[in-house]
Amino acid sequence: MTERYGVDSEVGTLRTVMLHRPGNELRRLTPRNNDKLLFDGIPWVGRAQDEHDAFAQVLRDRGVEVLYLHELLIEALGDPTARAQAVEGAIADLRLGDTLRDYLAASLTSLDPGGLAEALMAGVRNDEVRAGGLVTSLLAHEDFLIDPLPNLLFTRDSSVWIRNSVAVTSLAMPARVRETQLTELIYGFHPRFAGAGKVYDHSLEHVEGGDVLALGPGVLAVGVGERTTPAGVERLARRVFAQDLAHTVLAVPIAQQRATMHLDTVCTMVDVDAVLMYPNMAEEMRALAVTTDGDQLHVAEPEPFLVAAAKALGIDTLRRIDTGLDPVTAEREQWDDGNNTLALAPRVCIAYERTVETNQRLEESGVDVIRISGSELGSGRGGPRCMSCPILRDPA
Ligand SMILES: NC(=O)NCCC[C@H](N)C(=O)O
Repeated sequence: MTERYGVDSEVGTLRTVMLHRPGNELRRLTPRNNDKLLFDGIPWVGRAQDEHDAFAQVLRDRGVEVLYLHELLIEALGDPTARAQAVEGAIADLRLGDTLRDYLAASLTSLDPGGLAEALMAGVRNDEVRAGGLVTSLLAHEDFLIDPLPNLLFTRDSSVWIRNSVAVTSLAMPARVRETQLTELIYGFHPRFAGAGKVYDHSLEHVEGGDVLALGPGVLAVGVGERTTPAGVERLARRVFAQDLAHTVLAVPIAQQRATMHLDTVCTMVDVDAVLMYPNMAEEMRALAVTTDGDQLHVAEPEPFLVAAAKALGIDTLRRIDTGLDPVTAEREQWDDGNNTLALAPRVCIAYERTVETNQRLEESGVDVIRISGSELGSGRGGPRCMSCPILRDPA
């Protein structure tokens, strides 16, 4: 049977990817809630959709199968058990109280899969229901009963494939926690994924997909910072070792701040033996190699990231593509996701057009850069890698 999922590297030819075309959940962003919802501005939604469609087209033009999260979700919700699980997850919030919860349970249950998916993604506002009762009277009109999920756009974070097992992640920020209820439904109920292994779930210690890099077969690098916690990387290591999905997990501490929220904001692979790294951090990046004897975890002393990674990969050198940018340009382009490239194959990647200098240096190093525009998409602080969840890549 032809494989339908499986990823063992960052750069093997990309065959299938899951994206999320931004929808009504972005229309919920206002100047009062955008910080809490982790957007740096209020995107022009129509233009963001155009930019996203162009991104998807670039992928299709390269022969990549593009799956959309919302379509997979609707198909998964064809299963009555999935619908019941979806409703239960959406109404668990303690803000609701019993009357409102019962009302929402009944109204969500009456929706068809498309309507239910829309409510789960775009959320439900207090003034959109006629629930009656104390809680609804006391809440403001514009309060959300079910929060919108504008960060669904960043499909990288809410699930990650490690070989032929999928890790539904455990998201750290309150605004994103419910996203994994949706990825859990997709991987639990969509027939396409029926035989897939499961290696992680949302109830475990925090791990976000943007922190997980498959450096090569059997070697993961996991950023530990604002999102993935030390306990998260330990748990993930135990899980991948138990399923024999990796032999080494490199724990990579990164600064706990928004600019470097995930490892993939500062470091992405562009070839089997080359990484693009944010120059202002490249020198000091360290890694602790975690291995196992089948029973205990072994944690090595911290080493420079590139040294630890090359050792784990069994190669002489992992090349750092040196963008040679001055620190201010580097900082500006890192903020605009210049280091967040998506590899389509070795030495071919997608990047935002606005990170002009980083792209130029990548090309000078022999990497083909396919530029996409992201003036609106970028307001959520994520680039091409963040906006894509590879489901099938050719073996590296
Ligand atoms: N892997 C990534 O870096 N994803 C970008 C996530 C952006 C989103 N607004 C967030 O703050 O979580």
